[in-house]
Amino acid sequence: MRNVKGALSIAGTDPSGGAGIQADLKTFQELEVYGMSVITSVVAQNTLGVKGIRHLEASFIKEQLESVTNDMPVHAVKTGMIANSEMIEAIAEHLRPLTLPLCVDPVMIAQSGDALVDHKALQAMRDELLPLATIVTPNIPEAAALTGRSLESEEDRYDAAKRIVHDFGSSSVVIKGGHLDGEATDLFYDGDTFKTFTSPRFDTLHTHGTGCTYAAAITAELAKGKSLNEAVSVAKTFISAAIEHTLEIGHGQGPTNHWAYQNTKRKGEYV
Ligand SMILES: Nc1ncnc2c1ncn2[C@@H]1O[C@H](COP(=O)(O)OP(=O)(O)O)[C@@H](O)[C@H]1O
Ligand SMILES: Cc1ncc(COP(=O)(O)OP(=O)(O)O)c(N)n1
Repeated sequence: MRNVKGALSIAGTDPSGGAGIQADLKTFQELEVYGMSVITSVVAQNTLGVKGIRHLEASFIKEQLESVTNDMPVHAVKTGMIANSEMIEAIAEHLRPLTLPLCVDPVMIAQSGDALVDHKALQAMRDELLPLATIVTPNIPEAAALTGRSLESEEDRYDAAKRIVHDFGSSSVVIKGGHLDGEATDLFYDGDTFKTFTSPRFDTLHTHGTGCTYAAAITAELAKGKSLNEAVSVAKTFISAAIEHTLEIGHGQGPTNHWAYQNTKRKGEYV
């Protein structure tokens, strides 16, 4: 068997291609990692919002997980949209003995404002999934929901990061700064030291799936055996290029450009 690095995304679908499983697989491929996927919910959505959701049964999610992990080379896992506590418990039960690098993207609300998970899922996320996480990647509203505290100031963000690691058990956290003003600065904490990752803020409406893409890039790099610091650094560069070189498609908040990173890397500039 060739030395192939594989990453598994456990998430919902986005037929418009910009978020969810579809964004994850594109990102894995662009970072030269073999992508695999387990679907939690089938979502009818596009750049204008969510029209409908059909959840798969937790038992069938477990069957999908067994199909992949019993056969394929999985070196890192990402969780995205997981809509309810039954799903979270089934996924955590399967992942716990595997002890694989795990990136938890605590998806709760779509950019359109549509809720993607139920309120019981939040407690299950804290109790079952965060203790297994190598890294968790909340945006500002998600970090506030997880900690039950508002994140108004920089100090609040530092406190929230410490709480997520020391109280909820995640090995590390990056609180993403897309919802802030000014530069796009993300706050990383590994239980010992803080580090910020900053890029210019690009003036664009098209940020559908930024969080999904960013977390998938972290997962791909972890699958390759990179350190947390290296993985977050690559993911930041990846998502910044994907936003800067937006495709301007869709009639609402369009997707990011998943090939911008490699295009820029290959040619020194985006052409
Ligand atoms: N307009 C923007 N310009 C540059 N980077 C951005 C912009 N919006 C978000 N980002 C970056 O994209 C990544 C995803 O963050 P964010 O959008 O906050 O997550 P989510 O999509 O989960 O809400 C982070 O690295 C963030 O700093
Ligand atoms: C299936 C699915 N998962 C996640 C999302 C969230 O994507 P988006 O709405 O663009 O928000 P961020 O990824 O930017 O947090 C989704 N819409 N669908």
